[in-house]
Amino acid sequence: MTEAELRQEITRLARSLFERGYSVGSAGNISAAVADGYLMTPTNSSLGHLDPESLSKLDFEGKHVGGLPPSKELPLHLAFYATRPQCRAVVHLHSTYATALSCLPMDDEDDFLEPITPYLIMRVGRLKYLPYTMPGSPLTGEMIRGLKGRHAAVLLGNHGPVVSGPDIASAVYAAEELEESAKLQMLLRGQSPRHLSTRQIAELRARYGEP
Ligand SMILES: O=C(CO)COP(=O)(O)O
Ligand SMILES: [Zn+2]
Repeated sequence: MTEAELRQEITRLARSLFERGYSVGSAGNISAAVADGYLMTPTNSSLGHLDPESLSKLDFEGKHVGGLPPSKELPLHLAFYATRPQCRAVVHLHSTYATALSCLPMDDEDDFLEPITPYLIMRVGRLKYLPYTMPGSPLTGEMIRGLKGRHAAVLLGNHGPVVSGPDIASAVYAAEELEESAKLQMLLRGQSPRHLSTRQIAELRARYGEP
């Protein structure tokens, strides 16, 4: 995909997320790798109304080299690129159910969502909970660097999910899958849902790998 095509693709997918209620107002941000750096949604922009030409452009060090000023969550996005060589896109949302879960106590900080459906295992993997930091805090990026690339997706406490992927469409689909899984988990709260077994999970990871 050329950079011009990727600009169109980011704009199209962001609008689709916005129109389906995955982000409201100017919440959330998206980035994707290009040949000479990264494209990113500008700070305070609505995912529903991006202009492909004015997306922020950063070099590999994160220096702003074109377009509008980048999202304040740039350090968090750079942390995924730095620690996961396969990462080519990052999506951060305040999607309702995942954000609701991010405000609740958890059983397992390293694997936050209950393993109830195969696509959660296949597309999202083990969701890591990270304690609350202020939006835009460099601490968030430092915490993600500390994970050393072990998680494709994290849930920022009292804030929302961040998902990385090998391309922009995969990252967006994984963010949607995460939100759907969070919704199911909320619907099933207190009902002791049947979990996939250790063997079923191992079989999925052997067949599809870990995100
Ligand atoms: O979701 C957000 C902060 O966490 C939105 O911030 P930006 O508008 O700077 O991208
Ligand atoms: Zn946010």
